[in-house]
Amino acid sequence: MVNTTVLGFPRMGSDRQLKKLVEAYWNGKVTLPELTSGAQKIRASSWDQMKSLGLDFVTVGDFSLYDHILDTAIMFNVVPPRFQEHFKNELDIIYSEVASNTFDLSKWQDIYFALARGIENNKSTQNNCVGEQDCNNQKKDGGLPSLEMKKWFDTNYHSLVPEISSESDYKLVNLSLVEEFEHAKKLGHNARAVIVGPITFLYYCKLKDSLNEDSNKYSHAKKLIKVYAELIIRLENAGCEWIQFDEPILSTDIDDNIKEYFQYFYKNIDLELENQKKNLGVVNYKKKIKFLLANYFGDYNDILSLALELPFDGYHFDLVYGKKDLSESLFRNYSTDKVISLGIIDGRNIWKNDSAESETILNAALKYIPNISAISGSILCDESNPKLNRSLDYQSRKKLQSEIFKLPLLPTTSIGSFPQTLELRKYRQQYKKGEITKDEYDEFIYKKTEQCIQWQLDLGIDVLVHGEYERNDMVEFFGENMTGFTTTKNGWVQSYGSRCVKPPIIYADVSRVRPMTLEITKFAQDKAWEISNNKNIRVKGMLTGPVTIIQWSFVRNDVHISRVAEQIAYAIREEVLDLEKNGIEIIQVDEPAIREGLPLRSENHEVYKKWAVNGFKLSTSGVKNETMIHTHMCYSDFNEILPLIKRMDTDVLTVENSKSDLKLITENCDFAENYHAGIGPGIYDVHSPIIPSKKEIYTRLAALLKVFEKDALWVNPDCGNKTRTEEQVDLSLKNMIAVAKELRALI
Ligand code: MET
Ligand SMILES: [Zn+2]
Repeated sequence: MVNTTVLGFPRMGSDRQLKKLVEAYWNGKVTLPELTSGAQKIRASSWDQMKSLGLDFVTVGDFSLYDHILDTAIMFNVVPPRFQEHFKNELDIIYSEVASNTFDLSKWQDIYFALARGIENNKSTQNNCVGEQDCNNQKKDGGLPSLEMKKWFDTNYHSLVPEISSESDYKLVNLSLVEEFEHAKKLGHNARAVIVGPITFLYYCKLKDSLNEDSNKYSHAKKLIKVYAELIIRLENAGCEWIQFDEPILSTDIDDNIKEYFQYFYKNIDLELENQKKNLGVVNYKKKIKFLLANYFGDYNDILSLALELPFDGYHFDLVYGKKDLSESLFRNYSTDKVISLGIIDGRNIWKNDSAESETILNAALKYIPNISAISGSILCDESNPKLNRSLDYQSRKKLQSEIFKLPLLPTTSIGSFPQTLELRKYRQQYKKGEITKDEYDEFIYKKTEQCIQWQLDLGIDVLVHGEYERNDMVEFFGENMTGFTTTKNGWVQSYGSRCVKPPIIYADVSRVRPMTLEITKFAQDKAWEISNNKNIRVKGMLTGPVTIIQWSFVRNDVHISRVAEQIAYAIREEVLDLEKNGIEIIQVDEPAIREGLPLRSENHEVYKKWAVNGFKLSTSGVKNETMIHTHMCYSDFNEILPLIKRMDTDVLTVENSKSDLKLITENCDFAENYHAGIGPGIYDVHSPIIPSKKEIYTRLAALLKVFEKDALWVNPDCGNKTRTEEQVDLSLKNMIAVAKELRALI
C-alpha cells in the first residue's frame, strides 16, 4: 500500500501569523494564554491543510515557537548553568511538579525565550563566572547572552546551539510534543510525531566542559537514551503509532565516533524502552510504536548498510538531494517488512513538481538518476583566466593601498546596514502600496543616508558606509534590479526565531540592466567629503556576492548552478567597475552565505568551491590594485573554510564571530596563523540588544592582537546594524571606536 505524507510542514504560516503572534507576546501585547491558543490555532490550520490536500498522515513536533533544536533542549532539561541560576526559583517549582508527574508547559515559556534571546542587564550574574570561558560568556555588565546560533545544515535557517557538559542533568521536563499529539488526535488526525534524533541533536550542541576536557559530545547519546525512551513511552501511551527520528546528520561526512554512537543509540533504544516499561509494571512491555529514520538533504552513502541493520521500521530517502541512494544497494537489500519513504518532491524550492518524473522514480525506484553536476564551459572553471585574478598579489596591493588610504592602525568600520527604523519601514510600505510617490520615498531615503553620514562622522569612524536604507533585504534588492528574478508575496522562509525572509526566484538568465547602487553610494561619498571637507574620508560601496544571491534565492534548476553564478558575477562586476569609475575606492562584496553553500559531503566540495570562489573573483577582480576589496561572512567555522577564503584573495575580510566568543579565531589558531590579509573579526554581537561594554571590547581586541598582526586588524561589529535601534547602534559604536582609539595609542 502506498501512503502520502510530508516530513514536516512550514511553521510560520503563509502570512507569517506565527511571527506576529510571538512578537506580540514579546511586546506584551498578547498574554501567555493567547500565545498558547494562537499557536494551537496555527498548528490546527496546518493539519487541516495537510488533510485537505489528501495526505494520509499529519505531522506533530515540526512546529515550534522559536526553534526545534531549542524545543528539544528544553524538553530534556538542557538549560545552561547561567540560566539555571537566573531562573532558579521557577525551575525549582517546575522540577518539583515534574517529580509529581505534573507538566505545566506555560511555566517554561519565559525561560524558553530567554535562552533564545538572552536577558538584558542582569545584575545578579555579576562576578559570578568561573574560568575565563565563563567570564566571556557572562557579559558581566550586560545581562545573559542567548544561546549561539548555527546554520541548519546547508540551509539559511539558523538553529540554536544548546550547551551541554558532563554535568548536564538530562530529564524529561516538558511534554509539549505529547500535548501536540493529543491535540491532533482530538481533532481526528492521524499524526506521526517528529523528533530531532539524538545524533543530530548532539551535532548542534556545544560541549562546555570545564571538568572533562577530553569528553566527547556524542557520548552523551548514552545518557540521552533514557530520556528519549521516557518520551517515546508517553507518546505510545497517548496512542501515537509512528515516530520520525530526524537525523539529517547522516547526509554529512560522518566519522567513526559519530557512527559508533548512532549505532549505539538505535541498537539499544528498544531494550531501554522494555526495561522502563517493566519498571513501570507494564505487563505487555514489547514495543508497539514504530520508528521511521528520516535522513534528508542528501544520501546515506556509506552509512546505509549500517542503518539498514538497525531496528527501524521504516527509512526515509531523499531522492531529490540524495539521488545516489537510488543507485546503491537500497532496493536490493531492503527488507519487505519495512516501510520505505521516498522523498520525491523538492521541499526546498518552489518549482511545480514534475509528476511524470516522480512517477518514473516511483515505478522504477531502482533506476539510477544521473547527478547533473557538469560544471564545464563556464569561465568559472578557468582559474588562470585574467578576468578572475588581480594583477598584483595581496602584499603588493597592500603597499599601494596604505599609501593612498592612510588609515590608522585598527581602522574602524561597520558591516554596512544601519537601523531599519519603524519610520523607514512605514515609508517603504506606503511606497509599495502607492500611497506616496517614488520621489517622496527617495527623498526620505536620501535624507536618512545624509544623516547616517553625519552620524558616522560625529562618531569618528574611519571607513563609512551609506547605511543600506534603500534595501529591505540584501538579496531581494539586487533581485529587483537585475533580469531573471521575480519575487513572491508570501513565499516566507524562517530564518531564525520569529525572523523570516522572502527569497526571490531566479527563473531565467540574469543580467544587470542599470547601475544598482551607484547613485546612492556616490551621494553618500559626496556628502561625506562635503561635510568633513576631507578627501580622505571614504564610503565603502556595498554589494552582495553571487554565492549569497544564489543561496538565498530559489534557483532555476534547468541549468547547472555555476551558470547562474557566472551570470550574476558578471552583473556584480559591472556594478563594481561603475562604483570604482565614480570614485568609490573601497568596495565590499558580502558573501555571508558562502559557508552554508558548502555541500554536506566533502567529495562534492571542489565543484562548489570552484564556482563559489571564482564567482566571487569574477565579481571583484576587475578593479585596479589600488582599490580595496572587502568581503563579509557570517555564521561560519572559519577554520574549516580557510583554504576557500584564501582563494578569494580579498584585501579585507570581516567576519561574524562574537557569538563564539572569538574562540574560532583566537584559541584554535589555524586561522590566525594562516590568514594574512586584512581581517575584522566581529568585535561584538549585533544580534543581541545588549550594548557591549568598553571593557568587553577591550578584552576581545587585546586577545585578537595577540594572534593577528596589528596592521592586519580591523575593528567592526560582527554583522549589519539593521535589526538594532539607532540608540543601541550609537552606544555600541561609541564604545567600539573609543576602545580602538585607546588601543591604537598603546600598540
Ligand atoms: C548577513 S550579512 C549582512 C551584510 C550587510 N552588508 C549588512 O550590513 O546588513
Ligand atoms: Zn553578516
